[in-house]
Amino acid sequence: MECLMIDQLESELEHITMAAKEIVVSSPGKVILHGEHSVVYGKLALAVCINLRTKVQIRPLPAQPGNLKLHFPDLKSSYTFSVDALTALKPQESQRFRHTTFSEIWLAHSHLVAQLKTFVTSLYPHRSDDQGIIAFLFLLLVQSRKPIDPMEVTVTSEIPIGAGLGSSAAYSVAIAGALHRLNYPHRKGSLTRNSLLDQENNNHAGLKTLQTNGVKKQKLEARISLRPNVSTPNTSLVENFSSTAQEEICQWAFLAEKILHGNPSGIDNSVCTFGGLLSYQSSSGKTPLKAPDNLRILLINTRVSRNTKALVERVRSKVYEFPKVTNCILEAMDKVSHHCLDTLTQLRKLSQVLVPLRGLESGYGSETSGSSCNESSEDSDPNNDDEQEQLFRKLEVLIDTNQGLLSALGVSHPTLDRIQAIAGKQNLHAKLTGAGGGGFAFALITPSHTPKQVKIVREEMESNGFDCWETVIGGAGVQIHNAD
Ligand SMILES: Nc1ncnc2c1ncn2[C@@H]1O[C@H](COP(=O)(O)OP(=O)(O)O)[C@@H](O)[C@H]1O
Ligand SMILES: C[C@@](O)(CCOP(=O)(O)O)CC(=O)O
Repeated sequence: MECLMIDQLESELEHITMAAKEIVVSSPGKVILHGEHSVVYGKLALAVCINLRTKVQIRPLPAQPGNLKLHFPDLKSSYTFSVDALTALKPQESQRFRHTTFSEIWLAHSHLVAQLKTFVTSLYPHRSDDQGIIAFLFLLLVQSRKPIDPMEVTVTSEIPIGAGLGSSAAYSVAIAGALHRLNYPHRKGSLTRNSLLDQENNNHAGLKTLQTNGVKKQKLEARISLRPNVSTPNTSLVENFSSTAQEEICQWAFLAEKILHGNPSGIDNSVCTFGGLLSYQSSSGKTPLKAPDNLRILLINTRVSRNTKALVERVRSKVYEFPKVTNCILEAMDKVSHHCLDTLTQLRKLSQVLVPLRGLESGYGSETSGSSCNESSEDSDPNNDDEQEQLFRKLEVLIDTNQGLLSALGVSHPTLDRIQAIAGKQNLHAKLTGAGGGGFAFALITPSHTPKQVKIVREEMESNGFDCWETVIGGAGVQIHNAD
């Protein structure tokens, strides 16, 4: 009882002091290395976040006329709702939500989804297929511990939408994070100073305009920088949420993903919240992992748009119709993920023994160089190199195997087969990532691939109409940008 009163007082105090403060929260996209689809059936999956992010900005608006405005420039859509109309839909008992589980919250309030659809469609009859707005309003009404204030919300993203890089999870996590900040402005996390130059050096990335599904976006294009990784005055302060807050955001984002997808496994919102590399299984949740230093991938965009929900449904129908056949496929996918996990763990141990960054020092990316990434290190142990090469070979076999299994499940696409063939000509191995049916593939770059091979693959992908660039994997999950 006393606890509840303190909570209420704290909430009111926060409400007063948060006035006129802008909130900016971002979340990364992701690549599923192995386990897409099978993870929906309880199998192990591995995912890593990438350096493309979705940003949510919340700005307070004047109390009159009391509107909530939402802008989704990537979707070319905007909404305006009266705060009073939304408040009328807000569940009364929201004060007690913190004390129940998230599945209870979902059970108690899933009917609100239908109410919100009716509400939004009555004002915007041509937007009935936009689940993103419903997910936002659901979180706003259910997550919030206090009255809804007039505000303007803008969502922008570097992640191609509907292509398998987790734009929906990044959206869900970023809105859940921004609303969490709005609810608990005084719960401080840890501050980090992100040096822009450091980021650039770490990322080896530059910005390039990318056209996806008719929407112009910025993509990070691989390029090499041999500048030393030094701190510069060109810095930005970011705040990481506390681990308790991260857990809460992940769960709220899962509910948003339910609205967007119907039956998400939980891997996407987990990796977009916590960042880095993780393994995930619905029975045990996430396990953070350390990525080997030399894990590098090329991202390839088929530019074929597809719908995650429809693909998950397609697999479900197949599983229902041919349970014995599909169980074997799902089981094999589980084994692929386990093998990949073991191999990455061994590579991680080995990469700490091997000379760090020698791949970069060898001039990777200096496009004329035809030397192997291994050649620069004169003092390396040939036994370690052999072991490393064998481990990378295993990763390649697992990629080919899983691409075959995903194809057998019916979620590949002719463009994905072409991508696999183009990569294969230079001995690179590629598979689809995410729900498939088009979207993105990734190809593994190993230390034995020469810069020239990678360059040829990139050029051939581009000349076939596929966007292709090396991405940076790992890094931060959900973050607050206007920390002070
Ligand atoms: N930048 C954004 N702005 C608004 N909504 C977004 C944005 N990014 C993602 N979404 C939401 O996520 C949906 C895409 O989900 P999905 O088809 O699963 O693609 P993905 O594979 O990229 O996650 C969009 O239709 C939209 O509702
Ligand atoms: C197919 C699936 O395994 C991943 C979907 O990823 P994406 O929405 O295509 O980025 C579904 C899920 O895990 O919920």
